[in-house]
Amino acid sequence: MSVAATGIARVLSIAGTDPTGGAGIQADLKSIAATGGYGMAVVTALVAQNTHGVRSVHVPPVAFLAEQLHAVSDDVRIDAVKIGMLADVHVTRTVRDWLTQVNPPIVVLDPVMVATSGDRLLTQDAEQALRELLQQVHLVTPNVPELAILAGAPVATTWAEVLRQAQQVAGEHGVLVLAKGGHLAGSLVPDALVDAYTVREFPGMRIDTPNTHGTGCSFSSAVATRVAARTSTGAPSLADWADAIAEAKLWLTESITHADDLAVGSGHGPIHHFAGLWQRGGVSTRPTPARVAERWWEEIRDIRTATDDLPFVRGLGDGSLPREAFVWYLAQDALYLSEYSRMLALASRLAPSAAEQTFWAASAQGAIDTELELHTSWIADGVLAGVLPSGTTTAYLNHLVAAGAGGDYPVLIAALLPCFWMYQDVGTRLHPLSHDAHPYRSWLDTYADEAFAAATDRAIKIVTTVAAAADEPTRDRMARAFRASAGHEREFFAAPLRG
Ligand SMILES: Nc1ncnc2c1ncn2[C@@H]1O[C@H](COP(=O)(O)OP(=O)(O)O)[C@@H](O)[C@H]1O
Ligand SMILES: Cc1ncc(COP(=O)(O)OP(=O)(O)O)c(N)n1
Repeated sequence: MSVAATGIARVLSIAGTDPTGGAGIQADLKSIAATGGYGMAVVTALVAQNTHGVRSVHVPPVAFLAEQLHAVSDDVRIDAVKIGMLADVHVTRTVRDWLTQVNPPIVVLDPVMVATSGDRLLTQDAEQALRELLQQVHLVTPNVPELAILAGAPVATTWAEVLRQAQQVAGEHGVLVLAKGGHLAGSLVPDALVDAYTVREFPGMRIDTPNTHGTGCSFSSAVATRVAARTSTGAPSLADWADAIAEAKLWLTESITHADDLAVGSGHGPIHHFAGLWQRGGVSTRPTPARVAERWWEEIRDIRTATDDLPFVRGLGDGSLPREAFVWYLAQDALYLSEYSRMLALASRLAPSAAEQTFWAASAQGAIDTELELHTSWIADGVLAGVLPSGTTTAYLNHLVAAGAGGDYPVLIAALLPCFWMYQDVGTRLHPLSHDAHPYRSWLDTYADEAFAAATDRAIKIVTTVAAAADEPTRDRMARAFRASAGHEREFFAAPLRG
């Protein structure tokens, strides 16, 4: 499957390790993930290092390196390769042979030679092998000292000199060069995409921090990921490379800006690869609709238990409820339902899809038709005309009207849900107590009705699906509106016998 199909580039890092996670393959995987790719990793060398420097290097047999490389390429379509530490000439040649066989569409080489700490990560006799590897590479990303070695020139001290050396390397090896100015003195940290004829600059201001360990690894991985993401077929154009570098540099700058937020090590710490992502996306996982339903229902357990224990509910079940109390309740319910149906109609108006719009509209009609029919059969003509809403009824309706006032669909439907759910729940449990001679049989039959159960299921599904997809603050507001309505439901059942 192509990148175009998934939007996610499969990027392989071939590099050494950093057990503190700031540089090398660990930094590569974080950078690939942070910039939207799927990261894979083949280890060239195991490096005992921390934020102060390198202690020792262990290079596993190259036959095993080749096995790792082929294990990946035999199975996975690789959209881009990022190469970092190559350690020695044997590793460099093994990687070159694999590149020749597999011919990945995008190859970015960070020619890691000497860490900023001054420790060598490539033996000197491998420098020529690295130059030869450039034939298989599309973009090479040297820092100032590495560029000098590739160019066979003294280390540049000015940006103009850096650009000259980069153009020389690009011309000699037919490769694009991303020249980096991080090692130059001064407040500016320019980078440039250079080919034999052109230079595109990416200006930058130096961020005042000691925590820049692994910037080169991270930058090259991000560029490889972004260029693969924008190149679904064929080779990337120069413009694709330039756009990818601009995107990667924006991300890198943000990650360096927040490097000091981390407290990793006492030397030169890592950059904060996920600073922007965490800030904008948060770290919480979205719940499923079923989980939302489970949690909300559990969160009103106290209200449900208190409702079941109300004398009104017990009296409804065993038929001992005085008739006047029941009629008073029905009159209040009739007043409530006429306004509740308007709020259901408002939910229908605000609904984002035809399916939800239809559901709420049908529920609005159902609230008037079915419910009022039931009330008419219990309440004598004209009785309702003189009844005013009680304080409890008014409080519940005010809550619903407030929930819908701002046109906030998620909050409104969360507030509407307990009237379905709690009624259905109470009705289902009272229904078995119904019998032919039960004084409140028709009421009990209505709320244990299958059609009402189906409507309740659908309402739960709609509301919890909206909640699951919402951001955290919205989900919290929905949960609060739901619980508040549940509390009003309990009060509504309590009011007739409160006296
Ligand atoms: N202090 C800093 N502030 C802003 N950008 C930086 C800083 N240090 C490095 N960079 C950027 O990080 C990238 C890699 O930096 P550089 O130090 O040149 O390479 P390397 O990490 O390979 O030695 C470059 O884009 C450079 O501009
Ligand atoms: C295993 C490994 N690879 C590369 C480096 C050097 O990383 P780089 O991004 O060039 O960062 P600094 O040298 O600036 O830390 C490394 N240390 N380890």
